Amino acid sequence: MSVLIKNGHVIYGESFEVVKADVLIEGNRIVKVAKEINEPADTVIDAKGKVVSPGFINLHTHSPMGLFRGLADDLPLMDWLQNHIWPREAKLTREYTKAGAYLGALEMIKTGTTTFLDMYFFMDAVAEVVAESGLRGYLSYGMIDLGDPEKTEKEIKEALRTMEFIEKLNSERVHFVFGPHAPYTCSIALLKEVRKLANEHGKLITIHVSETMAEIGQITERYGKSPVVLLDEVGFLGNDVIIAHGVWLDSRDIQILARNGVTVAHNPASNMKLASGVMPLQRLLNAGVNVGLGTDGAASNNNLDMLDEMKLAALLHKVHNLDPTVADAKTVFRMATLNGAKALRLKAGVIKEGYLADIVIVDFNRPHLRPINNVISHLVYSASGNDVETTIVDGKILMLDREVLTLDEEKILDEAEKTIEKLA
Ligand SMILES: CSC[C@H]1O[C@@H](n2cnc3c(O)ncnc32)[C@H](O)[C@@H]1O
Ligand SMILES: [Zn+2]
Repeated sequence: MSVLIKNGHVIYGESFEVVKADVLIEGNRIVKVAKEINEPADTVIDAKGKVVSPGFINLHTHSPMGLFRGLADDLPLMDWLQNHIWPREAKLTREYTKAGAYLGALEMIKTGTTTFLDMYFFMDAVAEVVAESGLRGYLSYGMIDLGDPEKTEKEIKEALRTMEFIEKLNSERVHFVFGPHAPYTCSIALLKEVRKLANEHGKLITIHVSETMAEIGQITERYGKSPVVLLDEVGFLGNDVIIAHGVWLDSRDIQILARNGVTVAHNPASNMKLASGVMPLQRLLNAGVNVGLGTDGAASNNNLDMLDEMKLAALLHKVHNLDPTVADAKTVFRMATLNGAKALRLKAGVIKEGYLADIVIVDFNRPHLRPINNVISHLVYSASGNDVETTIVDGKILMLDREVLTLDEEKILDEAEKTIEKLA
């Protein structure tokens, strides 16, 4: 199958230079970007007045959590988790989680996310949704053992079962990732086993680290060191590790992350909403740490819109540093695209010949996006996910002119309502 996108403002290459060009997709790859392409294609899309952008890579989320959107707002993390979210999650079944995953997938397609890194329960069900939706998903079963050796064994077993399930799907778009939840919910034994298994199976690892001051207090009290020092000392860190949050990092932690080639997934909306703190973006980037962007779950955000997230990231770091030059639009755009791809070892996040055809078309024929003085600026500061018109993943059109082609939108919205009624 081939797709030809004509007449768009194309954000081209690693430098994100904007050029008026056509883009030809064959199979799952971008094969040509040129001023004018007149080759025949199965589908031709006219992108006049529109922007052709790399799809967004959500580097940290819990896709089914949209079910809990708005049910527990305005709380700090530990209270939110322990008293509101975990009791609800204890009632989740595979069926309910799948309904949440459909809702998350639909929201992501409609707001221009093409790839996401997920951590949740019933990830075999989430994997089925990803396969059906056409999205690219990196899926981790979230392991929590709370220091109980019996639970450690059970959690590892479930992770391996999920891995086997995902491998049997045999999809280039659906990947398994190891996901120990956090240093405060996982034993050292579990973390060491995860490291060993990730090496054995060649899988990535994702984990929440240094999100709140309360976590730093807990880990320092338990182990006498920071979460990052702890993870380093047990041999957990490596360039296959993506830590979510990394809000409370001192200079030593940052050096350790840089030395180990760890990626940090920044979640500004969640960090602001739960009042967790401000991630030291400038210091991480200056140290050479790869920083991507995530939304976290929709119960702490409260959406999965990566365009919103870019704006929040840019504004947060400007006001925090009292310096408007910090987190400029291109830096934030790179975090939401190329940096995420690098972390996932994916040839994506860029529109260029040979790259995966994960592309979104954003309709700039709207007053808040005119005149087209600066495409990247408009995407970061003026646009929202609702402006995304077409979403293409792996060369396949998942949404065309805002109509989602792979999922039944009405049914998903209906099922989400029914599921939360059953859960109440
Ligand atoms: C064990 S599956 C994932 C687990 O993580 C919970 N969660 C959602 N958001 C956060 C966050 O910001 N910090 C820590 N944990 C979070 C989610 O509710 C699941 O229980
Ligand atoms: Zn999270």
